[in-house]
Amino acid sequence: MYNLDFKEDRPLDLVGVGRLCIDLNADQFNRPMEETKSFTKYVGGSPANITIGAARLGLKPGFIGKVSDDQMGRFIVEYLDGDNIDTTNIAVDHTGAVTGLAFTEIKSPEDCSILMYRDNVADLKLSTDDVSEDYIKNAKALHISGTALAASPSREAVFLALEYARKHEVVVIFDIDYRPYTWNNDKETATYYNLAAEKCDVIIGTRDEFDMMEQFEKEKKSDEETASKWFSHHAEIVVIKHGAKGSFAYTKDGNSHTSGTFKTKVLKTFGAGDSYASAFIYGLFKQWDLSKAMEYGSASAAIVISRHSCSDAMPTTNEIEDFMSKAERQGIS
Ligand SMILES: Nc1ncnc2c1ncn2[C@@H]1O[C@H](COP(=O)(O)OP(=O)(O)O)[C@@H](O)[C@H]1O
Ligand SMILES: O=C(O)C[C@@H](O)[C@H](O)C(=O)COP(=O)(O)O
Repeated sequence: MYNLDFKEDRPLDLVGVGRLCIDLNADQFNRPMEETKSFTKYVGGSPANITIGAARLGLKPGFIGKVSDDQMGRFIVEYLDGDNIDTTNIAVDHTGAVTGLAFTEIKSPEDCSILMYRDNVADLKLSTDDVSEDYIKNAKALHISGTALAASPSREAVFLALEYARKHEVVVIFDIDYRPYTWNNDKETATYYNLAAEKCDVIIGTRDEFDMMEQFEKEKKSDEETASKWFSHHAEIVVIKHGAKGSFAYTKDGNSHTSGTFKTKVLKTFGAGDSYASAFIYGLFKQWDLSKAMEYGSASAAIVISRHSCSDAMPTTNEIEDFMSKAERQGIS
């Protein structure tokens, strides 16, 4: 098992920190974006998606972020309000910054990519002035997206949130969420990722994302070696996702767990990680065995990649359990 001490008397379950953006998903898919004529607008941003997913599963989330002072910013806040997410700590930028856009290209179910417009985005204008110690100490857990470390002042805001979380014994969940378009160079990226990951209780990422973080090591690490490295810091749980092959999770007590996937009609592959994370985190709050939490995450991911959006598509517990009762399981491969 694992040792995560969620303080049950706190009103907020999971507070997300980082990117609040817009996904513009191609309406005409199975073709290159050059041939796309229209897009559908959804709330996006990995931490936003995970927070929305947690709300859909019945957790009480909050968010620390910054939005643009325009229709897109208002659309995002209103959407989160509609999902009963506490938005009192979402600041509004007044410097003219804009909302990040993620244009998604669906060439085929297996060949999807994201074109991100991230110049002068409001989410990276989040500053230490926007991070409330009182807000964080009223949370059971903080969920941080690595991309929020990509530039100042957001970077410093994240490290302050981490300090407050450690001070008030808030469980910290770190989703590596590496997006190359946002960083200057690999060494800078790994430096900041390591400084943050060393303070976190749960670290979730793909194999490639851990390899990026561990690039200063003498040689590439196995999943077990990666887990051991992060247990030597603050981690209690390390989850390593391997796409359609499944996922592996390790706990500090030396146990490991694997999860296969569920057969699904894949429309697009992005959204898998965010939906997996939100349902997995839900399982942690329920104090489930890791294998069950991973299976829940895998089911949520299978549902979301069969749908057009990420945020809108985040399922409820009823949807996940109905899906699990009917879907074909695929072992770890
Ligand atoms: N093609 C697929 N079919 C079914 N499940 C999938 C598929 N791709 C990913 N998943 C599920 O989603 C999880 C996260 O996907 P992954 O691609 O590893 O993360 P990310 O989206 O962050 O890159 C996987 O561990 C798996 O459970
Ligand atoms: O995180 C972003 O800015 C883009 C997301 O909103 C988008 O839905 C996406 O890429 C989801 O990615 P994944 O769940 O990590 O596959």
